[in-house]
Amino acid sequence: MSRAKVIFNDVTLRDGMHAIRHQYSTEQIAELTKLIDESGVDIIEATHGDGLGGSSLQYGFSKETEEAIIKTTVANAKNAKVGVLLLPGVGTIEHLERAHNWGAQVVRIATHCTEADVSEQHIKKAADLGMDTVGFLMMSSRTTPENLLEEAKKMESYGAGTIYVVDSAGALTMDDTRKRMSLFKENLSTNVGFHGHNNLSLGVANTIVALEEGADRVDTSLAGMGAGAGNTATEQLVAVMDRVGIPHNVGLYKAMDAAENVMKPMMERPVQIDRLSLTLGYTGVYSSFLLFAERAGKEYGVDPRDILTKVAEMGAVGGQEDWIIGVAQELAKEQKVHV
Ligand SMILES: C[C@H](O)CC(=O)C(=O)O
Ligand SMILES: [Mn+2]
Repeated sequence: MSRAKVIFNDVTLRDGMHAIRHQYSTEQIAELTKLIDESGVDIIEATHGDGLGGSSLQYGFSKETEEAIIKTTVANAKNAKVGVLLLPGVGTIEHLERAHNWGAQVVRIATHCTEADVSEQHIKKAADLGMDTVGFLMMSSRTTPENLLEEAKKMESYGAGTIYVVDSAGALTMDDTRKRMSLFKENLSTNVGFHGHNNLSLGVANTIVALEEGADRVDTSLAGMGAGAGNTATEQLVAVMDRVGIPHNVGLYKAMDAAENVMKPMMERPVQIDRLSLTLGYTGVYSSFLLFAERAGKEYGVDPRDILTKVAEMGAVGGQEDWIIGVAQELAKEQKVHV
């Protein structure tokens, strides 16, 4: 069966921000944008890892201003559209208007998977601005496929043109992904997309399952640069898509070379599956908690896997990074009592 070319939304300069503590310089952003653009991806997303307005004490300050990040990406993307992420409450309508004025053409309005109602105002505004408007349902592993669909329908009714299943914790199995994507495809009249994290080593496999179910868009990054064990790696997904015959616009060698020659040497901490990022997927914790838990573990002398397991039991969602310190302190106290 013939199908339209799949749209690649690159997140190296947005999700990848988490992995580098939001410290890309404008020179790095320019270099990466050129390479990503030349590789043929359709959309390049660039902001703080937590989206517009994310640079803060809570989430970590960016090296560069939002304006510099977006304008540098726009100036260096010759073919790809530039996108931004916005979490209502972290980013405001004013942030969105500014990003649009700086040249952003795509916006993904992101909410926790059970809280789509907070996206209404922002989706409507983005659509009014004429932006490519996308609903982004984070932590999709934390609710049932049926409930996720109900939330997606809300985003559809507000005017989103594409809606994503977002596996923020890298915790979805292939069957979990298939159920969510097939329900979306059967019941929404929007385009649908998938954003994966590789914590359980299922980034490529889940994205392929999403494509088998008819995903119109997929998220990837060079060498998987992203939170936790990273996102689905562009070059790996392209290789598999070529093998199974799913059409797209991305050049395999270009993506491979950019990943190997430029992206990997820029990494501060290798983006990989290790015992800590694996624990994220295993317990279902937000991938961007990785570096926070690692730091707190060192500071309080506790196993960061225990911190992640505890915050998972507490049901922490994005924005509750500050719980990590409290949990580390509690675990440290308990350890003292038991020696
Ligand atoms: C704000 C998050 O990093 C968005 C995202 O990429 C995810 O939930 O995954
Ligand atoms: Mn992500």
